[in-house]
Amino acid sequence: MSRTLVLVRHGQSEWNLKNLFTGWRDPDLTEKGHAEAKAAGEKLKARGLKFDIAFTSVLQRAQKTCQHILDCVGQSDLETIRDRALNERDYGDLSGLNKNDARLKWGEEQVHIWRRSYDVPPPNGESLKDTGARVWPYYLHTLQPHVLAGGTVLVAAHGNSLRALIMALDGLSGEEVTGLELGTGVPVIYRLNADSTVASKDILAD
Ligand SMILES: O=C(O)[C@@H](CO)OP(=O)(O)O
Repeated sequence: MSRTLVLVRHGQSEWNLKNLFTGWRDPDLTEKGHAEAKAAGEKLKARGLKFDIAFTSVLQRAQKTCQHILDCVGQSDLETIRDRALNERDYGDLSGLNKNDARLKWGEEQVHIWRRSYDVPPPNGESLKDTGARVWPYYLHTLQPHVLAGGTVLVAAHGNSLRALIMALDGLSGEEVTGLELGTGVPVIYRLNADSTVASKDILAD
């Protein structure tokens, strides 16, 4: 029984590089981002991982990361489900703005609250709590059954959609999740117990 869940934040995107709020906008990966995604795939291959199914968002930076990983592990044609439930949090009116310009306009503290607080949404966007309200039910009803059936499941998604998922898996409080940061292209491997609790967590950082 594998009961393995692998979470990977996409590689660096063009807008990560330009330091822009991205949210539901759809920039491509940079060269570095492609390399990070391939490196994630190589790390998973080195662990001998083979997947039963993959899940990603409807945004190309996550989809391309997912495909790089599947190519690396020799499963290019694996069934892959794309769903907006796994999209990055919607950054609302901040989408497309430079993060440093936003700090100059609204102040360091306000921008940090919008980026990392649990329940304060950016203007016309989603808080992490709002994001979790779509990610967690999707996990419970669609992803988790594959894991509990003994499968090995790949999820290639986004910084904040994965923060929301990890918050629930790790049982973090709204306070604790403010300090949770995910690196681009860093795989996080969870193994679950039969009762769906977390048996182990392994972060494949460099
Ligand atoms: O812009 C975004 O969509 C996210 C992820 O890149 O940014 P942040 O880390 O500020 O939440």
